[in-house]
Amino acid sequence: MDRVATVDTVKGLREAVASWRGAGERVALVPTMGALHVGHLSLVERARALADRVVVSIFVNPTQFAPNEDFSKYPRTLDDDRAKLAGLAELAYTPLVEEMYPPGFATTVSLAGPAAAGLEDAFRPTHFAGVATVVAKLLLQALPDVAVFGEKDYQQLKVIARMARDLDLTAEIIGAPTVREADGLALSSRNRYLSDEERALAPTLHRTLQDGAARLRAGEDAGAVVTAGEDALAAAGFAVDYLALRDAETLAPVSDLAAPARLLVAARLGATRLIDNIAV
Ligand SMILES: Nc1ncnc2c1ncn2[C@@H]1O[C@H](COP(=O)(O)OP(=O)(O)OP(=O)(O)O)[C@@H](O)[C@H]1O
Ligand SMILES: CC(C)(CO)[C@@H](O)C(=O)[O-]
Ligand code: BAL
Repeated sequence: MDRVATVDTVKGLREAVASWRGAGERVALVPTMGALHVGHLSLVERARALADRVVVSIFVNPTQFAPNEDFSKYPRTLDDDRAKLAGLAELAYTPLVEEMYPPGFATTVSLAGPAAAGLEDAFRPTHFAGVATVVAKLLLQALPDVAVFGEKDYQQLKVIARMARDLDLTAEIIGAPTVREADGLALSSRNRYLSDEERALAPTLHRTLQDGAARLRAGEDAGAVVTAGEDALAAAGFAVDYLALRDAETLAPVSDLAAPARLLVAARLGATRLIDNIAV
């Protein structure tokens, strides 16, 4: 089976990108942690439409996982991933941890402001510093014209867009829509952790968001909608971390639809934590 060409050093990545740039070509980067699914491939397709050359990074970034999280059991399927990318991307960038974080590494991007406050940050307080640091490094290593991220990780997308503006990173940050299973469950590498019983319950997450968005659009009070959604999720067997209405751009808390808003959720089914969101 064909495999996408792969480099695992900053030097190799820079050489490939420099040769494309020298030929006047536009370059797109799609950062991932691997275990690629159709959601990731939709980002690659979007990147393909925006650039001549597409680089997909595959790196399970240790600094965005807390010690109690699933870093060691996170799926690693590099050979499969390289096969999936054959013919879709020009290059996979697969650095080892020592390439990204050599001995003595001591710099972290720290975040302030509404995009990084609350929601995921309340439950994973070290997460976005790890994400922002590794994404800043990837953007500086590859120097792409555009970088594509999924709306499934909506807060992550907004944190990265803010960081890129604040640090004058030159890549344009593009968000792409969430790809779902037929029953509405957002594709995620972590769905494979679900038991059959949990998998059958999981689409309730998206249905609750759809129902909440419909009620909000119908003029129902945001507090009542959130409480009803939390109750519906708890009744279906979820432990809810948050269900919250936020400004779609800044992610500041809102209680009405005066400006475009986003309803975001994180909830656990057994040991698996799922996130999702919907435009309101
Ligand atoms: N269902 C999806 N539709 C569109 N983009 C997605 C989807 N799932 C993930 N992405 C995007 O793919 C990129 C890489 O994400 P990542 O490798 O973490 O995959 P994941 O499936 O979200 O895994 P997990 O959340 O379990 O870590 C991110 O920009 C993420 O938002
Ligand atoms: C953006 C990212 C690749 C950074 O490690 C990761 O958080 C992800 O897969 O969403
Ligand atoms: N998809 C975001 C990466 C993470 O959960 O660590």
